[in-house]
Amino acid sequence: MSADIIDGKAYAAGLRGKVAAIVPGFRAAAGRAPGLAVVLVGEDPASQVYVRSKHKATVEAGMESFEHRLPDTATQDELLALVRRLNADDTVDGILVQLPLPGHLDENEVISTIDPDKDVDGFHVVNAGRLAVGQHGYVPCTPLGCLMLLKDRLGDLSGLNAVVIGRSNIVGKPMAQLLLAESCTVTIAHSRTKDLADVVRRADIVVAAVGRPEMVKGDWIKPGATVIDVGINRVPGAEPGKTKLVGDVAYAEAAGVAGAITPVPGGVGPMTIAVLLRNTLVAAHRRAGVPLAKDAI
Ligand SMILES: Nc1nc(=O)c2c([nH]1)NC[C@@H]1CN(c3ccc(C(=O)N[C@@H](CCC(=O)O)C(=O)O)cc3)C=[N+]21
Repeated sequence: MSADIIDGKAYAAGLRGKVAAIVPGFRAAAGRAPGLAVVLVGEDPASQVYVRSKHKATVEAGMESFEHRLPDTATQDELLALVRRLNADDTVDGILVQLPLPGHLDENEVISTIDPDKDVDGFHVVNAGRLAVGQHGYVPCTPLGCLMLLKDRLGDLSGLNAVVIGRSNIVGKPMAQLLLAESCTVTIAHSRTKDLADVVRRADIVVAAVGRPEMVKGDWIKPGATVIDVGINRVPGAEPGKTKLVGDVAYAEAAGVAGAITPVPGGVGPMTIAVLLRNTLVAAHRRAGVPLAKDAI
């Protein structure tokens, strides 16, 4: 093992601390706390865990957390009515509808109904468009968290070869946009990419976001490269009946070659929630007309 371990958990704790330090000034200026509304439809156990940790982190940062739970029998109209109510509620700065939704609900229509200026997930097409053309908006939390870790590690990214594996709207595409905006030479690879190993071997930066356990092998990694592993895959553990989390990168192999690598867990995952708080804080300032210094957060 030669790679430095990028401690996303520690970086995320620092970011949450920065958010918490800015909240009192906002409260004083606006006369209220920043507010995040989280909507959970159904009883999916993994989603319940995520929603609980978002709630805890929001409250710990001094912000208001509004939780809305709908049964998995909820109709599209009921969900849209709730989103519209949250759009109209001035105490709500950010709205997050936990995905995936139960199969009978139309995610696209739900996301399109969220006010883009409250879309702290950055999933609305207006925010995807703003990112693509370089306007201020909201950037999806996971890729923005990855970019923060990369800039913290490498400083200026300009001219570096970056390969993003995965083309989802939530991670791959916005990650590529962010790296392009940092003047990287960006390749988006995916399940149909030919000679993926050779493509990855040219990369100074590898962001793996495909959702396949340990798919990226150690001998694909250019020596000294920075590897960001977005994958969170639950696989059978050493003991029968137990499970463990692994990323999309074969960690032990890659850590022998890379310059730096994020672990799973404790890498990108904790950044997602910290950036959600950061986006909510930014939304609160913009909506209330309270200035926030550009480099404050
Ligand atoms: N509208 C919406 N926005 C989201 O941002 C969103 C979502 N829906 N649906 C589900 C995914 C997943 N997600 C994670 C958040 C934190 C960790 C996290 O903190 N992971 C820890 C612990 C993992 C564990 O122990 O289970 C880690 O990687 O170290 C992971 C995954 C946000 N998501």
